[in-house]
Amino acid sequence: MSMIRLTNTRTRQKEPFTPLDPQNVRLYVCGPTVYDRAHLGNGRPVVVFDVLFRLLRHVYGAEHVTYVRNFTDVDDKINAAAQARRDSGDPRPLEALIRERTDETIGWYHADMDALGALRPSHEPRATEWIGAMVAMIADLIAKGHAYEAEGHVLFDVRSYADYGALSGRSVDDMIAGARVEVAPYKRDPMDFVLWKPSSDELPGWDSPWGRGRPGWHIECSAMAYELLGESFDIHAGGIDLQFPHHENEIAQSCCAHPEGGFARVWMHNEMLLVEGRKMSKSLGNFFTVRDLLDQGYPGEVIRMVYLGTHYGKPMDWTAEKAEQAEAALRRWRGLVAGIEPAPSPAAAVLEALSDDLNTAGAIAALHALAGAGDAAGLKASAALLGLLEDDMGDWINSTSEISDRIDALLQARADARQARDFARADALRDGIAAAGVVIMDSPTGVTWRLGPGFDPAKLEGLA
Ligand SMILES: Nc1ncnc2c1ncn2[C@@H]1O[C@H](COP(=O)(O)OP(=O)(O)OP(=O)(O)O)[C@@H](O)[C@H]1O
Ligand SMILES: [Zn+2]
Repeated sequence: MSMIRLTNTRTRQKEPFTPLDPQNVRLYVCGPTVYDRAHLGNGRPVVVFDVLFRLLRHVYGAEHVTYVRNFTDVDDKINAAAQARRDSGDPRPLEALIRERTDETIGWYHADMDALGALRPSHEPRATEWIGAMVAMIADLIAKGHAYEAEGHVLFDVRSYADYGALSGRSVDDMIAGARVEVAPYKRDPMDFVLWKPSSDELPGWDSPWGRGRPGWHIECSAMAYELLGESFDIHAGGIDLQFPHHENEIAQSCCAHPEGGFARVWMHNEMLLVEGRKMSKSLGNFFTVRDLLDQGYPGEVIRMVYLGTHYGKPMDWTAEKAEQAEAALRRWRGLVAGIEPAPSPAAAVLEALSDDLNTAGAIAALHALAGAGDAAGLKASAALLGLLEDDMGDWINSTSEISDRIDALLQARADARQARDFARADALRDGIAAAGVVIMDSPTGVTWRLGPGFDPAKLEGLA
């Protein structure tokens, strides 16, 4: 059995991975705040840790891995989105608008991440369904002297936890200097963070010993991880942007509430997807959604392969060129494996690459080598570890070839019209094809074309 080695953010080292209980290997990944469509950056941890999930299932057995990824469905940004809806004239109560918004967003998230070939986690807890567990954990933290109530808020007392900052390797004082901390009169220390805050009558709220209110974001993950995975588990993962303060705060809460546990053994962080050198993010407004790309005609499998072409620990960007290369490789591979039964096990080179800190780029290189050697059965079995060449992900090959047949036929009709000196018809066809977003390239040797970024297959209908 190949030994998995993972880079642990906590120790900043690549370490052999030994599960606490090989019968139940446990993974927690911070999930989305559900107020809007996932952007391409948000898809990166989903695909990266989906490969980790697949690898763990392969090594320990599918029924011996538990993967939890939460939905944060109580949050100020969600409230703001619902409030904006109401301000624009929707007469329904805020509560109904919030529920509609979170349900709808979860539906989109599932559809988009399914399209990227990500397996559904074992559990996808919604924060609002675990409020009781959060209240219990907060009460326990107060009882143990790690949290205090002030003006309807409950705050975590960071000075009560000596290891605060260990994950990022920074002291509390360094963090205060570097962070934008919210100063509030009721805080004992500017770094103290909110576990519970009061809600106005209109906002979502739950009864608690500290009055009607709602949980802070960090306690959600600590409480759900404890309920579903226990006081200690194997791997906790998420984007590097969550390392501080979110993960630092999760550790403080969980380790103080359950000092006998120790919370997550291994911390893994994916680097960011960038746009012109800056993190793709909603707040910077420099994002496009996974759905935008799918709608432009990029198959989910192609997007997935672009993500996996870069190691998760390195920043990456999205380029049309990467997508073209991924599509070309997938087309070749799919041609090769069509009708072929997968080999009984994946190739050693692919398994080794993935076991070496999820070296997905190395694994893809190994897939190219298998394809080059004509080992179709080995290619199919090995690609499955990366979630590629799966049978239910291959429809795009046919649908795209239907589209290319259609474009070829239209271009032929244009050539015929020219031949017949019917230039009006020839020009109308050319304009119609171009208006659908197809880039036509006339050259002395003939006509070639490619799909432009705004390609809309529906606009090809009715041209003839
Ligand atoms: N540009 C990015 N590249 C890679 N991962 C990202 C990027 N932006 C967010 N993530 C990850 O997406 C997951 C969902 O995060 P979350 O819902 O908090 O995002 P968000 O707050 O909507 O995003 P943003 O950072 O754009 O405001 C987290 O694991 C986060 O680390
Ligand atoms: Zn979290």
